[in-house]
Parts: sequence; structure tokens; C-alpha cells
Amino acid sequence: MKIRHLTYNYPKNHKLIFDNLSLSIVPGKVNVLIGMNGEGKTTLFDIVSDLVKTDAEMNDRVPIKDILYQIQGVPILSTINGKSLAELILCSSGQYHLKDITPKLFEPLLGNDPDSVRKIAYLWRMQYGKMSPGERRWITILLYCLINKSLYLFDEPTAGVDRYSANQILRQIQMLNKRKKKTIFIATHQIEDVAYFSHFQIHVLAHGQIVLCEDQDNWIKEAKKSKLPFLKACINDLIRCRTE
Ligand SMILES: Nc1ncnc2c1ncn2[C@@H]1O[C@H](COP(=O)(O)OP(=O)(O)OP(=O)(O)O)[C@@H](O)[C@H]1O
Repeated sequence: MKIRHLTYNYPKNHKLIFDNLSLSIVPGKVNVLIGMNGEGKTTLFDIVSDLVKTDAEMNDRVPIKDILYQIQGVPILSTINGKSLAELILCSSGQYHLKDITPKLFEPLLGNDPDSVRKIAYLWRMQYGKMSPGERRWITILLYCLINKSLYLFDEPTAGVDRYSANQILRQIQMLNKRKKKTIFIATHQIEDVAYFSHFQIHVLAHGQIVLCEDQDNWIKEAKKSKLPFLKACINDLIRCRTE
């Protein structure tokens, strides 16, 4: 999917979010979007998923019915339990029947890891409103990964999730890409997340444009040439993570 000449500000907000931005989401790859708070990552996802309309040029557009969009902070009735959440997400996709919705669905995702099996059994009964924010995100994203679509938009899927559980989420995303050949577009502030993917394309959003678009082999080298303090901080963090 390619976007060209994207210029956008929200109605009644004069801040120019995108200024003649161009973006190519590489098909069949993990596309990672990074940028500072307020640069427009969520807005870009809203545009890709057609929630926000613009007059930008869009080619090879993925139909909305083929997109799974994990939105941050979806309002869910706080009294429904994990089982009902699974029924809501999976049955409303049209790809599952009520009788299919059991904790066994998670076995291919989590294997026999006893901590994860226990956690699923616990969350199955627990009310959504009483789950911790990290637990909510973990179970919700694992459920999304069970749905078959062609393009997956993940908006900070590991935010607030402990490292072990975050890696389980990233493993599912990697499997969607590697085994099922799905296209992934993921925004993250946890730069160490990229280490989980074997092949990826980094898109850096700054000042209304994609200022760097490189693959896993070249992005660090190119980012080091950048004068953007944000990008320098990302690289330093990544190097620190690797040496620790
Ligand atoms: N509905 C809205 N109306 C007006 N301005 C908005 C609206 N939604 C977002 N904005 C503004 O647009 C800018 C981009 O917001 P967006 O949420 O896309 O950023 P982001 O890069 O996803 O940020 P973060 O990293 O904090 O999640 C922000 O400055 C925000 O204040």
C-alpha cells in the first residue's frame, strides 16, 4: 500500500500533522513505525484503515474488510470476563463459532508454558475491568492474532506489558508474518521490540514526513547519520540493550 502527497491537519486544530508525506507499506513484511509522541502514528493508522479520510493519493489500498486494526484503549464493558471477550472478538470476526471459543485456542500460540496456561485460565474468568492494563492488552492482542486478515495494524501492542509477555505478543506477530505471510504495520515506543523480528522495514515519522525508511540491515547505519535527537536516543537504547 502506497500513500503519496498526504497533507493533513485535524479540523479545528491548525497543527499540520502530515506535510506532503509519502509512505510505502512493504507487503509481506513487518513494517515498524517509530516517532515521538504526537507525531501522528495513530493518525496514520486511522488513515490507512480509512477511519480518517484525506485527499492523499493511495495505491494498492487494502480493503477495510481485510484489515485488522488494534486500536489503543478500546472501550469494553468492564463486567465481561475473558471468555466473553474472546467470544466478542472472535465470533464478531465471522471466522469462529461460539462452540470454538475455549482456552485450547491459545495452545498453538503459547505451547505448554505453564505460566501462560495458568494466566489464560485465570483471565478466562476474570472481569475485563479487573484485569491489569497489561493483562488486558496481552489477552486482547493474542485474540486478534487468531483472526485471519491480510494487513494487521498494531498500535503499541507491547506498551505496559512485561518483557516476557511482550515477547509472546511479538512472537505471534512474527508468526503472522513468517508463517502466514501477512503484512504487519506496527507502531512502538519500545525500540527493543524490533530485535524480535528477523526481517523488517523501519519507517521513522518526524516533522510530518517519513524521514527514514530502511530495512533491518541498513536502518541503524542510516539512522546514525541523522541529526534527529529522537533517533539518536533510539539507537543508543538499542545498542545499550544489545550490550547488556
Ligand atoms: N481528534 C483530534 N482532534 C484534534 N487533534 C488531534 C486529534 N487526535 C489527535 N490529535 C493531535 O494530532 C497529533 C498526532 O496525534 P497521534 O495520536 O496521531 O500521535 P501519536 O504519534 O500516535 O502519539 P503517541 O506516540 O503519543 O501515541 C497530536 O498532536 C494530537 O494532539
